Amino acid sequence: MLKVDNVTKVYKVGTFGGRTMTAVDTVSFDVRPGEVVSLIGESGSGKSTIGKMILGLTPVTSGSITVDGVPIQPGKDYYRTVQGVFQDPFSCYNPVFKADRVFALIKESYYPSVPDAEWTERVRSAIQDVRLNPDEVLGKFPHQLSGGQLQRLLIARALLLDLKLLIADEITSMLDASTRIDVLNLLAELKARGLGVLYVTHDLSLGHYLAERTVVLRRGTIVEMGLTSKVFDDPLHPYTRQLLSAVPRLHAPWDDIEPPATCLYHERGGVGGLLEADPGHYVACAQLSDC
Ligand SMILES: Nc1ncnc2c1ncn2[C@@H]1O[C@H](COP(=O)(O)OP(=O)(O)OP(=O)(O)O)[C@@H](O)[C@H]1O
Repeated sequence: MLKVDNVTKVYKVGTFGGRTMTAVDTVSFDVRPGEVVSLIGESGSGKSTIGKMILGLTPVTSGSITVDGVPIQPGKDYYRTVQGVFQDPFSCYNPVFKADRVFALIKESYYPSVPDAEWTERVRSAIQDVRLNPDEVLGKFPHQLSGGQLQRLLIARALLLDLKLLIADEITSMLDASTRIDVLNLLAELKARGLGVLYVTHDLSLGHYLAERTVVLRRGTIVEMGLTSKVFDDPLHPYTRQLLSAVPRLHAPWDDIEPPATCLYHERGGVGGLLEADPGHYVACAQLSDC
């Protein structure tokens, strides 16, 4: 369904955009229907940039992104099937609109011909699907709702569209532990309905809990990807190993990875910079500084 093919993103930075910065470098992966793929990597590795490109919020510099074989075309038809939910739910709402107005806007934009009574029923059902009581949330402004309630309303909003793909970018990082599990379980239900989810996170345990496949990003490039069980149980790249064993190390800087003297994968080649080490388990050259 979603195919990210050799995608690169170069930002213009510096005064008057005189310099460039490659945030994402020839990245390829896909997300299939009914599958959660988690995109993990440290801060600044390019995860959100990938999410934004898929959502059409920032243009791709080179490469292509397609959904069901069609190049993305940001617009009403695209956003009917592809939506994003972000870290800070408060920023996704207009503070002067009550929740019911938010849902009315979806009807105006996407389903103007649906009768009002039917729409009301659909909205109430979507809100109940995310385990909220419509009578308790619909008449409220965003500041009268909790972060967890707002996050669930965003998911309910997505459920009202004919959604195929959800980009969930750090959606649980502002939630407490029990609400976090609720939201994760909601995502699991979405996937059971056939939705594809790209779950962007730097919380490895959450990615492990939810995702069939994991993509590990480092400085804009994929260093390892494959079945979550393979990546977590048999990490091949030193960076993945470092991520998985990350515990607070006050004395050692994060970038202190010892490249191995010889690279197991480099000499053996590989497609797109990644070698298929096991079926469906890809790894980049481990000689980090040289490749
Ligand atoms: N609009 C922009 N203009 C210039 N540089 C940007 C822009 N957006 C992001 N960057 C840079 O691109 C790199 C990747 O940023 P991105 O937000 O995609 O990383 P991330 O992995 O999502 O990080 P985090 O986990 O902290 O959200 C960073 O170095 C960031 O400073």
